[in-house]
Amino acid sequence: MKPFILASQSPRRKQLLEQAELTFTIIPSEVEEIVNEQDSPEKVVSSLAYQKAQDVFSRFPSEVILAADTVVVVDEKILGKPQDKLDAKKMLQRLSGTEHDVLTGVSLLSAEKEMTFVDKTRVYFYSLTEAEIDSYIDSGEPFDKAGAYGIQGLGATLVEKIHGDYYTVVGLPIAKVVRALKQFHSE
Ligand SMILES: Cc1cn([C@H]2C[C@H](O)[C@@H](COP(=O)(O)OP(=O)(O)OP(=O)(O)O)O2)c(=O)[nH]c1=O
Repeated sequence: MKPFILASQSPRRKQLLEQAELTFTIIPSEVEEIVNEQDSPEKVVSSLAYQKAQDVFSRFPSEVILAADTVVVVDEKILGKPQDKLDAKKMLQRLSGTEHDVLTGVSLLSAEKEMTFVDKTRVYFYSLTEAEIDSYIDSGEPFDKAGAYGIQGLGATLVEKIHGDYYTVVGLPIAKVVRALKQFHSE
């Protein structure tokens, strides 16, 4: 498959694309992520993925660019990355004992065409005690992750079950991405 640019600094996205044996280089986007509070969560993640792709595309207009964005949605409220310990605690308290959606938007962009889609996975959390939340925050894991947890790390111990693609929670629905790339290159 034709090489592309991954417009992301996320080590998880890099690792998943390597696992799929794809050829790519990494040039992270530098956009300040602009969110319109009135938009639906689907619109927000697709627009953020598109903004990131567009930013790198403007610097490399002859390349194919892949970008993504992940958010957690609970009771229609979007949770991004926590700002600090208190913010992480509020997010984890909100997720404790209930279910939420993780949405990942993916954007593919080239001079010829563009393709953007959103994938959604439902995640069910166990009820967490305050001590569990505090010790999870002390692990440092929540801070670069939407919703203040990482299902692929220690955060695995907080999750009772999921419905949907595990990789969408980690930040890139890899099977759908591979299929989208094939379609993108064939049309
Ligand atoms: C819910 C959840 C999120 N995450 C991560 C995926 C994303 O990397 C991150 C959400 O932030 P994003 O803004 O989607 O991505 P990023 O800032 O890491 O990278 P870039 O903008 O350069 O592409 O949260 C996990 O790793 N595990 C999880 O279980």
